[in-house]
Amino acid sequence: MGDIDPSYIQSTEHRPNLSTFVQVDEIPIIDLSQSNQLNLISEIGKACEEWGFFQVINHGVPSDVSKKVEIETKKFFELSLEEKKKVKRDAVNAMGYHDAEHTKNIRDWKEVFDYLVENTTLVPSSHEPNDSGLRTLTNQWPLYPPHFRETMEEYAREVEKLSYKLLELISLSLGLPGDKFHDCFKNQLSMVRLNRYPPCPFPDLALGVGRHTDSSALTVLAQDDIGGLQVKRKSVGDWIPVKPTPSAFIINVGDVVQVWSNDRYKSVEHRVVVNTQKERFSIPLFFYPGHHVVAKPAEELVNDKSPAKYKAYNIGKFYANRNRSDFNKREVDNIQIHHFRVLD
Ligand SMILES: O=C(O)CCC(=O)C(=O)O
Ligand SMILES: [Fe+2]
Repeated sequence: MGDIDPSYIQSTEHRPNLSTFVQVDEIPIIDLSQSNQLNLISEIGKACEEWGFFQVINHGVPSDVSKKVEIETKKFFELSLEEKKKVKRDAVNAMGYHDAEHTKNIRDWKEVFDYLVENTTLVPSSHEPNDSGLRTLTNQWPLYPPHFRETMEEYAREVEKLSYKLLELISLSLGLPGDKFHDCFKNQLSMVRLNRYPPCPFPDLALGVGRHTDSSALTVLAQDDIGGLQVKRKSVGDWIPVKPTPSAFIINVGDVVQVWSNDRYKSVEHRVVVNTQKERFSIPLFFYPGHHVVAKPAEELVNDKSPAKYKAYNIGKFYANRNRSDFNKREVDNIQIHHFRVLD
C-alpha cells in the first residue's frame, strides 16, 4: 500500500471518524415544483436557518443535460495526466485542470476541472487593496473529449437559471424583494467545478475536501450515488452525511448570503470523506457575484436592535485573495469572512 504523502494528512482533530459513518437523511428535501409559493418560501427559509443546506427536487434542470455532463466528466478524467495537464491551471489562469488543491493548507484527495459560467470575466489584477487594475479571466477548454465544451456550457446555463430562482426564493424568505441581489450577478464570477475523488488507501487520514465554507453566495451541487459529503450540524456540531438523492441538487448557503442576511443564514462548514473502494464525482456550481460588488448586510435587515455584523468588503478582492491561496500551500491562513466581522 505504501505511505501517504504527508501533504494530505489531516491533523488528528480533523480526521474523519469512519466507524460512525452512517447514511441518514436529515437534510431537508424541498420540492421546487410545489404550487404553494408561500409554503415553498417558508420551507427554504427554515432549511437555511436550521441547516444552511437543503436538497431540491423537481428543479427544472433537464435530466439529459445532467446525464451528458456526467459522461463527459468521466471521459475527461479518464484521459492521461499528460493530456489533462494541457489545460492545467497555473498561477495566472485559475481555470482548468488541477490535481493539487489545498483546503486550509492541507492537500485534498481529488482532481478538479474548473470553468467559469461566463466564458470570459473580469477580476482584480491582484489582491492588493490599492491596486485598482482588472484583468481578464478566460476558460481553458480541452480538445478531448470532443463534445466537452458544448456540454459544459449547456449545463452551466441550466444550473445558472436554477441559481437565480433559488436566490430569489432565499431573498423572499428573508423578507427582501425577490430581485434584491439580481444585479450583483452581472459580470458574475460563478464557476462550475468538476470534482473527481479517486479511491484512497488512507481514508482515515486524508479528506477529499477538508472542512470549509463556500465563499460563493450559494452553491448548487450535483453528486453521484457514492456519498461522502458531510455537513456540520449547526445545533450540535457533529458531522452529518448528506445521503445521495437521485437527480436532486444539494444547495448550500455561501459566505455572501451569510453577510447579506446579517447572520440569519449561516454558511455552514462541510467536508468530503473518501473511501478505499470507489471513485466519486461531484459537480458544484458556485454562484458568485461580480468583482464590482461590495458585500454588506442588506439595509432592510439592519437596525438599532440588530446592527450590521460585517464591514463592507469587495467581492473581487476577496476572490483574488482566495485564488492565490489554494494554488500553493501557504504558511498564513486564507482570508475568511470572519475577518470582516464587526466585533461586539
Ligand atoms: O464533493 C462534494 O460533495 C462537495 C465539494 C465541495 O464542498 C466543494 O467543492 O466546495
Ligand atoms: Fe464546498
